[in-house]
Amino acid sequence: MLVKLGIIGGGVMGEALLSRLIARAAYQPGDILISDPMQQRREFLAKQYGVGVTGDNAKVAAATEVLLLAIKPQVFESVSAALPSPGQNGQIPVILSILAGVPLSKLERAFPGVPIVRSMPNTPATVGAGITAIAPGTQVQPEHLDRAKTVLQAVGDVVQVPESLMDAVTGLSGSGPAYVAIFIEALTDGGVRAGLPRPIAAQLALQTVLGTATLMQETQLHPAELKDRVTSPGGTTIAGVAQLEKAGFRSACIEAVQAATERSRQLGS
Ligand SMILES: NC(=O)C1=CN([C@@H]2O[C@H](COP(=O)(O)OP(=O)(O)OC[C@H]3O[C@@H](n4cnc5c(N)ncnc54)[C@H](OP(=O)(O)O)[C@@H]3O)[C@@H](O)[C@H]2O)C=CC1
Ligand SMILES: O=C(O)[C@@H]1CCC=N1
Repeated sequence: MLVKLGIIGGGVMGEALLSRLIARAAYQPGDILISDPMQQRREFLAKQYGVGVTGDNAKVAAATEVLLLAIKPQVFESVSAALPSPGQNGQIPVILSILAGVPLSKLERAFPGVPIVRSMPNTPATVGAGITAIAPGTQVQPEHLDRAKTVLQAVGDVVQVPESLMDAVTGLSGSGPAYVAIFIEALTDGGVRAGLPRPIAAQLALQTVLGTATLMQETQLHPAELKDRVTSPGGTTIAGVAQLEKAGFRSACIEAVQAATERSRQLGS
């Protein structure tokens, strides 16, 4: 089997990217080989997406176009040490790492001479609404970057940043979907506390977040300007905003991004 796209690690993100790439026909299922240690997981991925599956990472490393690393940072050293040189018949893939924290220097030590793009996508990639930051390594030529971008643009927007900012990206947009999910859950609980039936509260909370994000994206309104437009003098919103400020909502968000950024740094060291 000639593998164009190889994916090592068939977990949450491996599947998120895989599913969208197939839905967008960026790759045919027959061009993709994905490895995972769990047989049950492999069987699921093969049945669901029609891709090739294996328990042998070395077979995946033979990919000719893109080798996506979607394993946990904690197993990177053992996985990479056991891999052969990527590619086959002189065709070397670009390695696309989505590992939190793992720096290009470490990736390049593990795969000498191979073009490597460090990236940080997020779970909305599953529905094509992701945002990914990328930082190219020293061996990356424009055609390698194009190949990596082709994969990532199939799942959402792509921005390029200096590698020194990748941990901050991880703390914000990589981890961010969890913060937003907690916010939506908390808004729903607030609605329930105020007497709304849970399904209605959940619908109101979700659409409020989605609608506000869409409004801000389409109008390019500054967040403060939008907040001011909602906040009538002596009205309901300022009563709620005052409570958020008292509870340290902004500070909690800032500290969350900072803590996740620091954890990303730790994972790579
Ligand atoms: N989840 C997210 O929102 C995001 C995650 N990331 C990054 O993506 C990577 C994967 O994260 P995520 O998908 O959440 O994690 P998961 O644990 O869901 O996926 C990792 C997968 O790799 C498998 N695996 C473990 N050991 C090996 C091995 N030796 N060879 C091949 N596969 C192996 C795991 O199997 P098993 O479970 O059986 O151990 C699991 O299926 C991480 O590096 C993370 O930093 C980046 C952006 C967002
Ligand atoms: O929690 C994590 O470590 C991964 C990286 C970004 C999102 N999830």
